[in-house]
Amino acid sequence: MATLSTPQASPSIFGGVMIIGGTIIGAGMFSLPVVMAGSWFFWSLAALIVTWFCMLHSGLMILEANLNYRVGSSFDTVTKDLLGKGWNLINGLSIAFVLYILTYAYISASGSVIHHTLGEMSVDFPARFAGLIFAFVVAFIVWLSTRAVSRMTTIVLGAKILTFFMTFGGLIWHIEPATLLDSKAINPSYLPYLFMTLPFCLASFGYHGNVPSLMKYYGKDPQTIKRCLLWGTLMALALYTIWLMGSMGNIPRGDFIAIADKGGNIDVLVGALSGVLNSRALDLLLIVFSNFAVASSFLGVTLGLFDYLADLFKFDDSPIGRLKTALVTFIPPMLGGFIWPDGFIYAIGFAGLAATIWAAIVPALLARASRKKFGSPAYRVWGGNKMIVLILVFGVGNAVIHLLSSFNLLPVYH
Ligand SMILES: N[C@@H](Cc1ccccc1)C(=O)O
Repeated sequence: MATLSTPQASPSIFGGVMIIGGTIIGAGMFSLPVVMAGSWFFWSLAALIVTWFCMLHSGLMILEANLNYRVGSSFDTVTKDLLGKGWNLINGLSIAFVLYILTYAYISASGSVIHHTLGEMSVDFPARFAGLIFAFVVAFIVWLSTRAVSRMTTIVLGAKILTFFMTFGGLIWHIEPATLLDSKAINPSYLPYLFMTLPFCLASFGYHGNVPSLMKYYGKDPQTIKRCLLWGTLMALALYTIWLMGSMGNIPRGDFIAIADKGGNIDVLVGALSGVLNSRALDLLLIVFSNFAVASSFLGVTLGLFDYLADLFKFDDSPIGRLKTALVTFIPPMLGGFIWPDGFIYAIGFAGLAATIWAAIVPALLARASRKKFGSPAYRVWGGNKMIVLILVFGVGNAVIHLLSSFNLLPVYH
């Protein structure tokens, strides 16, 4: 009834949920089963749930701070005002780094996925050019408008979810409980391998560049945006859980060692899964699914980068202004993708480390500063100081873990 009497103030939450869900569920998930082989299913699930909780709340903290500023202001404006120039520089560098390197990663991933797909149809198309053409299409959509991105993301994400369930619906029936529970192992140890999975979980739950984009889309409507974040992140958590069951319930724990040794790339994992599937149709579905998975985060991430750069360089929203922003957004990663088409996994790893700064640490500091300065009148994340401390510990912990594992100081399953 309420919907009948309220004037249609802002677009429905559906588009926003799709922007968030589409950004989160992306290429990052292809790294999860590989890096989680050591800690295996239950511990990994626990890591995913903890990460989901922290990343949802850090996103809400960005919203809390952002609401005190004009619609269209992004991290640059908010961080500079609340935390000062030094933090703003660190934050800006880490955002630009993550979004650029992800855009590069997606160009390289889409290039290889398209190359692989066309290869299945006996067409030999160089991955470099496939990535380049794909990037042009995405650039055009992002240039058009946020609404265009949301529409496209809805279609792509719809296709992704459909092919996901068709593929993993098939996989789920194949799940061997003995494989999923690793019940043949004698005295297995899982816990030591838990920590190194956390930065990958963090990267896979990243979407935070899109919170200011949502405020641009909905206006200052904290309740609607909050629901978009909640449902978008929950959708990701559900899909990741099924994805872990589908992959770990079919590929035995020991087999992941060989997959990791081959670089753990999308193609290798998809290849290993098609090996157990033994079905041409499921094999194709898996390939189609990986195309859509890459495409939807590509759209979401570049929208975040686009809005961030527009705010940073003060480019306006006219077609020419948007063209300038599009050039700054796409030219550097396109060049990277053209020169080094194969850096996908490497790039995702670095994205995880840098993302903890602006997706966890800085949001917690922003919320604290915003409460001090404005009292956060429009909206305040629950949990008070305890929640802020929790997110800080989570963020700093992730950075420490990533550094330790880069120096080979954490146990690796092999
Ligand atoms: N979550 C995205 C990666 C990402 C990280 C940080 C911000 C935005 C997106 C993926 O899985 O591909």
